[in-house]
Amino acid sequence: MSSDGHPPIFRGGRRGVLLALSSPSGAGKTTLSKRLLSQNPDMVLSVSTTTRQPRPGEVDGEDYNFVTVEAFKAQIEAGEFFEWAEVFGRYYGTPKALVLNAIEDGRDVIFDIDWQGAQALAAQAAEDTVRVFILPPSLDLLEDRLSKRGQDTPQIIKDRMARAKDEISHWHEYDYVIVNDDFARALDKLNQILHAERLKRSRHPWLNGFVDALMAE
Ligand SMILES: Nc1ncnc2c1ncn2[C@@H]1O[C@H](COP(=O)(O)OP(=O)(O)OP(=O)(O)O)[C@@H](O)[C@H]1O
Ligand SMILES: Nc1nc2c(ncn2[C@@H]2O[C@H](COP(=O)(O)O)[C@@H](O)[C@H]2O)c(=O)[nH]1
Repeated sequence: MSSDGHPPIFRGGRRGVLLALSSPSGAGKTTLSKRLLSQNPDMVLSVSTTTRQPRPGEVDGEDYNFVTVEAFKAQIEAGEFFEWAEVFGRYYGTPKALVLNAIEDGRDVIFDIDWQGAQALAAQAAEDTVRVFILPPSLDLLEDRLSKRGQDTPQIIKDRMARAKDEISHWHEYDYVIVNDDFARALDKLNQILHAERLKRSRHPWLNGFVDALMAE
């Protein structure tokens, strides 16, 4: 630790942004995350581990680490998750190593996690975490998006719609809320949040020494 209490080295000279996106299923956080990542190549995705089945086109290790319930429980026992939760009857967890390395290296990370995961992240990495909640324009449009995505059975869509209001009820725990009506506008707002958060004074511990030197002139 340096004298100002911060770890001494951050990549790029600043603390990273841990950007947690939550929403009811189908509001668009995965699509927004992927586009934000493509526009910000220095940012990385926290690839979660899950016991749910892959959807068509999902790649193991890229979209999720797909594991059995036994393997997931073994990872819980081994303390390998930063946080984990049961969502829609399946297990989902954030691997610990990526989060700890990101904090150490000052790297920006995006998390696609539910309200439980966002709460855990904010509790354990309060200084670095920024929480963004994505709202659909209406529940009818939410269901329409889940149907048009064409990757879930009618029963799964029904179950997810039944949980939508429960997830939405946590909206006020978030730092920012974006209504994902027009996709380009929602993406622009997400970019603005990321760029403003990168500039926050608290993410630039080098300023302490810089200002000390200015004052000593
Ligand atoms: N602004 C938008 N207008 C219309 N369709 C959208 C918009 N944003 C996303 N979509 C579409 O809605 C569907 C659901 O989006 P996405 O998979 O990103 O949701 P999600 O919040 O990640 O859902 P889940 O939690 O189930 O993974 C996708 O087919 C996506 O292309
Ligand atoms: N608490 C966590 N929630 C997670 C994690 N990874 C994903 N999720 C959330 O689960 C639901 C369902 O996701 P889906 O891909 O099956 O549609 C969604 O709300 C995700 O945000 C995690 O590691 N921890």
